Amino acid sequence: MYFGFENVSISYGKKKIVQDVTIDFPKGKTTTIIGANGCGKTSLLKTISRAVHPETGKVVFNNRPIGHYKPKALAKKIAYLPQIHESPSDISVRTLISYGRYPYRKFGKGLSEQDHEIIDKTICLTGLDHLQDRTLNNLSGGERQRAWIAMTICQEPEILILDEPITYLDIGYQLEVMELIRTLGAQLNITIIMVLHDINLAARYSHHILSIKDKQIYACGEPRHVITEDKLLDIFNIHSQIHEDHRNTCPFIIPEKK
Ligand SMILES: Nc1ncnc2c1ncn2[C@@H]1O[C@H](COP(=O)(O)OP(=O)(O)OP(=O)(O)O)[C@@H](O)[C@H]1O
Repeated sequence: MYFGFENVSISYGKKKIVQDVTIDFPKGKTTTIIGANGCGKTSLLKTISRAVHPETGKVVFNNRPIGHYKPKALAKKIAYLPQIHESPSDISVRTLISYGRYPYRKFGKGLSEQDHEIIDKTICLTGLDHLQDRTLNNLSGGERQRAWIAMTICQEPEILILDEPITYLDIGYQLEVMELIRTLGAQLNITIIMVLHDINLAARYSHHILSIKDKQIYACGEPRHVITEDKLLDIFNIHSQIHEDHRNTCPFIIPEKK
């Protein structure tokens, strides 16, 4: 297995959240996890950052359980941006991005010349040149999210985990952040796994969609395989029309009623 879950079950106390989830995420592709509120999407992602420990099963990277890797070695491979991320808001964009170099820093040493080069490259790649000296609290939500994503890119990960990266953003910034994620994924050949609530953006920006229902994987595959009237009825209990977005060659939905 390249990267994924092997028979992962998660419980909080006696409450079972997911049971026996197995998936090998396709390398170099973007997979979006969808499902109703509370179905366990964030809990699954948290097993990757080890904030949640599976009751049974394991998260696997390159055929080894992630628990077998040293934290810094793993952080060079997998970057994780949680849903809620707080930092001292008086730091600059550049400083935030430099935190991505943490796994590469030697004990007691500052940033190396190579670290600075990678920070510069990341700033350029994520279009943050003009904002790099601004403090985070002076940025709009969309600009701030761009800075956080840049921090994860500065980690030079093979795998990027994003939990609801566009929540609280207006439609313009949602598109901007989704475009950034797509460009970074393609240019850097990163395997991206994210959670989104917007089905249309998920269909448009993902190679694969994974849906969770009743504690298990309900459907997984290309967007047009998962985004169907029957499946959306099962997953979200909604009736919907499905149309073809010819320009973006993906399905799009018009929700009708619950
Ligand atoms: N630390 C915790 N202790 C107990 N229960 C928890 C804990 N974290 C999450 N839960 C519960 O587990 C269930 C799954 O939560 P989770 O956040 O993984 O769902 P989700 O699919 O990401 O939801 P949403 O779409 O609303 O963000 C919910 O019922 C939630 O209340």
